[in-house]
Amino acid sequence: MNWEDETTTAADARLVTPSADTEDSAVEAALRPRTLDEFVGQERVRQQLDLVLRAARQRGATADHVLLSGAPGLGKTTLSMIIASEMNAPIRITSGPAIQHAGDLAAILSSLQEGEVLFLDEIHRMSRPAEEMLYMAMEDFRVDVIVGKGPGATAIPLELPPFTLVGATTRAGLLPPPLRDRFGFTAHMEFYEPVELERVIHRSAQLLDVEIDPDGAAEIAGRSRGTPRIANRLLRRVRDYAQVEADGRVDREVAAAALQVYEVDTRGLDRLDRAVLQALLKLFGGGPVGLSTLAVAVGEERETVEEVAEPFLVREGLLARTPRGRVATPAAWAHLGLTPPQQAQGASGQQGLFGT
Ligand SMILES: Nc1ncnc2c1ncn2[C@@H]1O[C@H](COP(=O)(O)OP(=O)(O)OP(=O)(O)O)[C@@H](O)[C@H]1O
Repeated sequence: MNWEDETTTAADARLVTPSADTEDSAVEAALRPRTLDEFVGQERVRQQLDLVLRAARQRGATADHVLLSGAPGLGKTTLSMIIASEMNAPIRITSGPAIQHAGDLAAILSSLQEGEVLFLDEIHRMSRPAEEMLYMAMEDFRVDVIVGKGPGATAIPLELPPFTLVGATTRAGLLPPPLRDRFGFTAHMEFYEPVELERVIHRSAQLLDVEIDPDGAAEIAGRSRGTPRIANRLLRRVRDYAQVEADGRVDREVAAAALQVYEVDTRGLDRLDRAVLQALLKLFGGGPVGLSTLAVAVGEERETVEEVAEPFLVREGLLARTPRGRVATPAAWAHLGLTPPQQAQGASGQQGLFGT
């Protein structure tokens, strides 16, 4: 764990944040699917990966390098572990930010065993020199270790055993093309459908020894923002409620009551998301309104509104970012049970009314 992991921000403290918190890290190991068959959803990725791995096994070769891209909590770490276990290979886990110098990477690479899987999370955040060292390691299984400094420095080539790099990134577009091109297989992971999350929830409930009926699982799945990590986290909170306030069993009523206590609504919006929408609708008639003005209205930092609340609101089609500012969609009015005011429908008279 690095320092970055230990820093808890207001955004991380949310129940619906897709990044892992300390409790997640402790519980997730127990909930991770161990084989491709157990891995729920992502049908195409699973099918393609299955072919890649089976072919490599048949040839008795090390699997090609794999790039996994997708939002946090969709199962990239889980898939990397599955790749290792399907290849019957050990796995080493590190991350881009942990590799500050090329030497850090050289130390890891030179200690890999033949066939080992190296999982490099947040690969887009690696330093430039390390990235360049990785090009050669991926392609030729070789690194040049620089000994000495200045004009007397010499590069000593070091042979590496064949290994499989599994890179994970939330931003595939940020990877330099030479790095992207060196992956034999790239998988883009999508958000999960509610029915898939229901399967994740049933599976986790069984492992956690929680009794849950299909309606209870559906209620949690609908509020999980398409993300297994959030589904598992909400399940744990619902379990607490069921244990303390009910008879331990989770049905639709118990799940809904529990998630109301935690302020996660039927679409998975939490207090911050709703505060942003409410300000946009009630104070600014649905917009357009500038981001800074909106942030002041909800008493949050501009960055918090932009990076924490907005992406999900935009994805859900509740808010649009326009050159003139933030605008609520008809779905936002409907979700909060409000009627758009007359003048909001004529729009043009309101242009530029609220600052940027
Ligand atoms: N397809 C899936 N089926 C069942 N459980 C899943 C699936 N994908 C993810 N999970 C569960 O969700 C949790 C988070 O998954 P994981 O740590 O692999 O996500 P990630 O994409 O690596 O996230 P990050 O980018 O934050 O590292 C794990 O506990 C795992 O059990």
